[in-house]
Amino acid sequence: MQPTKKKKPTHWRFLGTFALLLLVSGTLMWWIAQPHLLDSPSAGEVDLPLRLALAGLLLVVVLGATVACLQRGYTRPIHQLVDYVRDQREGKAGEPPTALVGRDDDIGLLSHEIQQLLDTLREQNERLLKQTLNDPLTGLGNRRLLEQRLDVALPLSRRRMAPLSALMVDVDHFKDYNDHYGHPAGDECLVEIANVLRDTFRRETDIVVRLGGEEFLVVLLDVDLDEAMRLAEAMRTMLQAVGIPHERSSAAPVVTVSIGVATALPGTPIDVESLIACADSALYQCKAKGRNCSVGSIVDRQMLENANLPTA
Ligand SMILES: Nc1nc2c(ncn2[C@@H]2O[C@H](COP(=O)(O)OP(=O)(O)OP(=O)(O)O)[C@@H](O)[C@H]2O)c(=O)[nH]1
Repeated sequence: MQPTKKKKPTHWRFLGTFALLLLVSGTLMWWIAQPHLLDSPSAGEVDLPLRLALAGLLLVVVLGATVACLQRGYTRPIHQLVDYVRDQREGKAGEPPTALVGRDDDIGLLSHEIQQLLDTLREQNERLLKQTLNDPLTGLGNRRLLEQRLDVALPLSRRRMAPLSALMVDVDHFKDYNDHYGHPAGDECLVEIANVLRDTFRRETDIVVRLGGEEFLVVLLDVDLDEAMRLAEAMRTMLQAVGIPHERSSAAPVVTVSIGVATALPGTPIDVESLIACADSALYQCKAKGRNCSVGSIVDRQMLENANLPTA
């Protein structure tokens, strides 16, 4: 945050202007009240109403000028500031009027402070939002992010009549890994797996999240079963190449994953729960086959019914 600049207090400027106006008007009124204004020596007494009228007129002019100054110098900028703050509250983009921020008085100071406050709030909001949508250990998205993104992606995919694939990735014998190498090493292992997932699924539309524990879910839009299986195998191979030792695994001497793949064909009515359940049931088959493999399945109405899930 930038250091706050020292500004000239506005009230001094206002008091200065007001004092000057008073001085000028006082001098003029005193001058009007002098008899020399009029031709005859007794005119001062005769034309008292004229002098009073002139003095009144002058007073009105001075008051009018004061009100105009106040309006121009204070009321209008404050309204501009209120409009700016309201726009920000309603989520409209925009900077405070430059004429306000550039002022070297209290109004400028207030505009600057409001701008700083809004910037700080924006940063804090972004940080909080990130925290609620991300898994703190791996930095991947969490289930809430998955739901948020699928809320948009599923209807879009259905409208475009495009396939959609989900990959449930589960670490093999992870309990044994934790027991043998310790929980902190287990955490590091999960971070490494998250990195491999990030490296494999790089498209902007790929959704990669940690569902919890040692389970990750990847959703690929516009990807059919063949392509999803190819990517699942690529991820599995890449992880084995990283070569994190796992002495207690019966699947391989290194950490491995099992991947259940479920692909919804264009037009299949599917929601988040069904997608997860179908990928999970394919994962179950991987585990039954001895782990460290991928199993793919097409999600159809029959499968949704078998999984006891709504078909529409
Ligand atoms: N280090 C670490 N371990 C975790 C975390 N979340 C869950 N776990 C552990 O992950 C393990 C999961 O064990 P299981 O569900 O039995 O699965 P598994 O041992 O991998 O067995 P299979 O999946 O059948 O191969 C448990 O020991 C959990 O304590 C985490 O954030 N960090």
